[in-house]
Parts: sequence; structure tokens; C-alpha cells
Amino acid sequence: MQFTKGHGTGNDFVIIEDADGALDLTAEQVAALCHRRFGIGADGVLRVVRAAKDAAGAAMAADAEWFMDYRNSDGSIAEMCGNGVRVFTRYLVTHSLVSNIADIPVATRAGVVRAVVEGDQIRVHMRSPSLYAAGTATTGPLTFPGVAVDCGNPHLVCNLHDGLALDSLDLHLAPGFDKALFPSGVNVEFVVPAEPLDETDLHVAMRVYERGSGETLSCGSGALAVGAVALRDAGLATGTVTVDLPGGRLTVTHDSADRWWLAGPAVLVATGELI
Ligand SMILES: N[C@@H](CCC[C@H](N)C(=O)O)C(=O)O
Repeated sequence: MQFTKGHGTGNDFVIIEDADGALDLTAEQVAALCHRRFGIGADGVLRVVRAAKDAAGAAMAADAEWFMDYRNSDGSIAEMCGNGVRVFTRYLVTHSLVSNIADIPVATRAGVVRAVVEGDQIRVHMRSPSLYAAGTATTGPLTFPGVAVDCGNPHLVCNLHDGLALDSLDLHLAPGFDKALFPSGVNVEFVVPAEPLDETDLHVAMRVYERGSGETLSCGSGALAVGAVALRDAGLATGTVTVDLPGGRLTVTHDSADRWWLAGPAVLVATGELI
């Protein structure tokens, strides 16, 4: 079986094309592929399958030819992966599986999103984030107040206070969170303000501990959640937030009532054969 390796700002994926839905990937197989010592190594797996050929994608087949079957590195299923959509789109374009690079619908478990290819950047019209509750995260003895955000998948955005630096956080272990608020687990983002880049955009830096994958170098849906909280905190109805992550830079733009964009680079780096 052929595979491709790709990443979006260091959030890396093993991509497996299974156009006709012949594969039934188990959680154990996904975890083995993603293992960084015993496998290929990745934060997750993207299975490229025709929406019509997948039970979870079939209802969206009229709107999107391709379904992104996303799995975390522990084999668990997640509803959305913002960087995954961008890397998935790069794969579709590179392999001539789509023709109109100005509007590529991608079916996900959180609905159909639409990608636009602009050179090395891929911009995705994401599902609108919804801020819905207050919560807290803990790392060791530290407690962080945060905001629960639904991006199709669950997030808890915690702004660091008292001058605490991002690199002082120990994210080797999963942060604690309120299981009643997040019964299916949560991705936790830690955020600090960054120097303004220009007069209009907001600029923040973040680290993330992802449900099912641990700390990653980047999380697109996490950046979307962080952008939504930053705009709300700044009292802005629309605007752009530049989000720096350990693996690179993403931008989140809210340009009208229901339009939220996630943009950044997405690259394919290798192909190979599973034996
Ligand atoms: N890295 C992804 C998010 C992947 C899913 C997440 N770990 C979850 O379980 O919800 C992104 O770029 O959005």
C-alpha cells in the first residue's frame, strides 16, 4: 500500500488514498502507522476516500466528492482537523483528484468545508466556531481559566496570565479538564499576546495539547478557536488574527457573519510503500 507524508505548519499526517473505500483502518493500525519509533510517525492519519464510498461521508456526497477520514495518532476519530483539511487539499490537487483549485469542497465528520489553493498557502472556509462556556485546565499545580469553543471538535482556549511564558508550561502530560463539560475529551490551547505586526491585525502565540495526539507543533482548529476568542476579547465583530505556533504561522480571518477562514502552508514531503 502506498502512503504519502505531509504536514501543515508541522502538524504531520500519513495520507492513505482509498478512493473506493476498500480499507477498514483499525485504531491499532492507525496507532502503529503514527508511532514515531515503530511506524512512519505522524500526529494523525488522513484517509482519502470518495464521500459516496464511506458510511460517514455518504450523506455529503452531493456536496463534496472527497471525504477526509481523520484519525488521531492514538487511533481515535475526531470530527475536524483544520491542518488536516489543508494537507488533504494539497494531496487532492497534487494528484489531480480535483480541478477547480479556487473552490474545493471537502467532506468531514463536522460537515463540508471549502478550500482555496493560493500558491503555497491553502485557505479553508471553516465551520463557524462557537464559544459556549467557561472552563478550566490544569497542568501540574497550575490552573488556567479558559473558554470552551466548538469548532466541530472541542477546544478549551486558556489565555495565560501574570506574565507566564508559553515555554514554561510542561505539556508532557495531558492537561486536566472538566469531564462534565467535555465528555468526549478536549484539545487545550494555551495563549499569550504577541507583538502587533500591523495596526489592524491581532497577533498571538499558542501551544496546544491535542486530544488523541498529545502536544503537537500546530493545530488548525485550535488556531481557529484561539482566533475567535481573541476577536471576542478585543470586542471585534470581524478581523484577522495571526497565530504563531511552534511549527509556524496560521491566520484566522472572520470577514462576515458566517465566514471564518483558516490559512497557512500545507506541503507533501514524501511518498513510500507500507510493507
Ligand atoms: N490538529 C488538528 C486537530 C486534530 C483533531 C484533534 N486532535 C481532536 O481530537 O479534536 C487541527 O489542525 O485542527
